[in-house]
Amino acid sequence: MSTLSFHDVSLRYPAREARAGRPPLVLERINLSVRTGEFVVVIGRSGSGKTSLLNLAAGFLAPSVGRIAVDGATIAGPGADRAVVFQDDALYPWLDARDNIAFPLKLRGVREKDRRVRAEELLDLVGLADAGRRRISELSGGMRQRIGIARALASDPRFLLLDEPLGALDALTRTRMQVFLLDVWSKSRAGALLITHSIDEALLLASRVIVLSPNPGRLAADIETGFAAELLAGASVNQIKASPLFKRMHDGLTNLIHSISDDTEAAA
Ligand SMILES: Nc1ncnc2c1ncn2[C@@H]1O[C@H](COP(=O)(O)OP(=O)(O)OP(=O)(O)O)[C@@H](O)[C@H]1O
Repeated sequence: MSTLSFHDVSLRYPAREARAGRPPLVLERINLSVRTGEFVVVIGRSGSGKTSLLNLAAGFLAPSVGRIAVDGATIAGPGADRAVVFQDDALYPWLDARDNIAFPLKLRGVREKDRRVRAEELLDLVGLADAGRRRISELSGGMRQRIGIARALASDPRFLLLDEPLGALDALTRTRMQVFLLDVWSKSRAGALLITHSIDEALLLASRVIVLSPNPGRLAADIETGFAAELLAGASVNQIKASPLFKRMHDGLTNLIHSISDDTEAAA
């Protein structure tokens, strides 16, 4: 088992201009860990620092205070142990679907034949076994996101970092992709850290839901949920959403997110 952990992490972005004064604190004293086999979803109001948190975990940003570690070793930047999937699929349009998936393996010097075999396996896993030779422009948004997720899995990362990966999809495709994502993740045995604006999505996918309060971003709640396990066991999204417990937790999270005021509002 591996653990990705935040230890007392605070973040201020550097001031753009020397005379602009001290920039605001974006995240304050975040202590959080994600274990392999766990699906952690971060939710919070716009501007509460969700994407900043994910970019710290990816190593795209460095904390101003504190440290981020994998199995106790402080991360110094991005690494193959943490793969990122963005809302915009960020695929390479000049490569076909299979070569997009194989690309991270090429960077790591994996032999052509082995890359092809692994890419075919992943195409199969994401239900696109016949689409390997198709150009990215010929694929639907949902298919492109499947390819993006397959590409992230290509190097067997210990952690999948997902920044609103389903945010650009229409409602029906999004629901289908939530079930798909959960299924693919459960087979990967990676740890997942997913950012979303959708309370439904958080409750359906998470083993734990983290709520961030805004200005500065702090951990306001860390809630264990079991709906994802029900989905994986074969329950339908509609059945789960119709359950009284789901509705209660949905209402509770909605109220919590609306009730936490930020320091700026409190001072106004
Ligand atoms: N590169 C940057 N430089 C300076 N400030 C930034 C930068 N990126 C984000 N911020 C600020 O940090 C705060 C948190 O932004 P972030 O994008 O992490 O929040 P978020 O919760 O993901 O928002 P949203 O839900 O709207 O995507 C905001 O006040 C934002 O203006």
